[in-house]
Amino acid sequence: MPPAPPAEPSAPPAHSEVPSAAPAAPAAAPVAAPVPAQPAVPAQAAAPVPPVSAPTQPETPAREAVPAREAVPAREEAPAREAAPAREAAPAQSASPRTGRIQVPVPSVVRARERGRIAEQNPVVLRTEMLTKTYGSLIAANEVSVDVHAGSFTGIVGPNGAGKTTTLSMISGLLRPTSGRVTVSGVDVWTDGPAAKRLIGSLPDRLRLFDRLTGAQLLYYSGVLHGVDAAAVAQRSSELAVAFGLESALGRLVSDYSAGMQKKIALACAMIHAPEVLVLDEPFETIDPVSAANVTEILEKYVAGGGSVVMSSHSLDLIQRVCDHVSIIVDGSVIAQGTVDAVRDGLSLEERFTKLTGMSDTQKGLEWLHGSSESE
Ligand SMILES: Nc1ncnc2c1ncn2[C@@H]1O[C@H](COP(=O)(O)OP(=O)(O)OP(=O)(O)O)[C@@H](O)[C@H]1O
Repeated sequence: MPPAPPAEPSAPPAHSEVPSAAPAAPAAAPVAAPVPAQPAVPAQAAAPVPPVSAPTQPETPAREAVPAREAVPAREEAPAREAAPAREAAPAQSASPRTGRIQVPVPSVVRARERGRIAEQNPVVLRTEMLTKTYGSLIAANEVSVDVHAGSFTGIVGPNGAGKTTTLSMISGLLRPTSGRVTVSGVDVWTDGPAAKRLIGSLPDRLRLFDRLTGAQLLYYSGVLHGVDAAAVAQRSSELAVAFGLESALGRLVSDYSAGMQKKIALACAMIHAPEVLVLDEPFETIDPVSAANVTEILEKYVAGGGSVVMSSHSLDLIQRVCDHVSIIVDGSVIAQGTVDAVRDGLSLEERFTKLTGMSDTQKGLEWLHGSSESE
């Protein structure tokens, strides 16, 4: 049995360091480069945050409406970090003399825009390269390439069935890709799973918790199975319980938790080993508004401390407010990505999403259901 939680919990956990060993892969893709670009375009032309679509072509249909994707730097060309030596020179990080790990100088509360700009100077901690998953003839994820920097908060959005869960599951090591590669701090998720999973905290879709355990037990096993010693697990469990408002529920069976409480305990379990990257599939689904604000604050502190969050959500307002980077996936392919400001290009993210996906047309029809005489 896990030890009882300490009586005096303190502040929520903060991820204060990222590994200095996070290497930049040789063929680093610029964060704002969503698709393979035309080789004729120089790397610097669009760096660092090119618009995702040309503002001069607002009327073009969704898929065709992303010509600027082709105007952004190619993967084969100079990586953004190399194309911007000033960034390299900036004293963005300093190594801790105690741990040798990089201290990321991101303030605890910053606007997402500022955070995104700062984060792009940090090492890439999560990289997917041409990540693909097929089911027979169905391409659920199609050559998805995403770079996530330390200290950044990235949203993955897309219509139902777009491939968000498929992509996040492959990143988390839960779903084997058909092809492509995922690395976390240089560790290949699919060739060195155990090492990678110590660096990743995962909140999967369709929670399948060991719900005959109490919340305290679930946290305990999540911690020790990730290699955290029991004393630290007890301390962290206590702090996480306070942070998520679950103190009084820790002794109860998880099966008796509400859906929102289950989501919160699962999120706490994903964080207990202080991972480098949190991969969260719809973390705010079923969570009440007050708790959502609380969870947002916890995640922002985690990111401010150098951790990275990749999360899917259907709430474009939330993504615009909280995230500094966003990738829009449609039919398995990334059709736009970059900083939130670059992607939305002067529109709200929801307006941009609607334009890019052409989803505004889906309301046509159903007049028979609305009682309209137009269909008669
Ligand atoms: N095990 C499976 N077998 C066959 N097809 C699958 C399987 N899992 C997912 N798919 C298909 O892959 C596509 C992408 O599914 P995915 O769950 O990744 O979408 P999503 O973007 O997360 O959708 P939602 O927003 O509805 O959660 C869908 O067409 C889905 O039907």
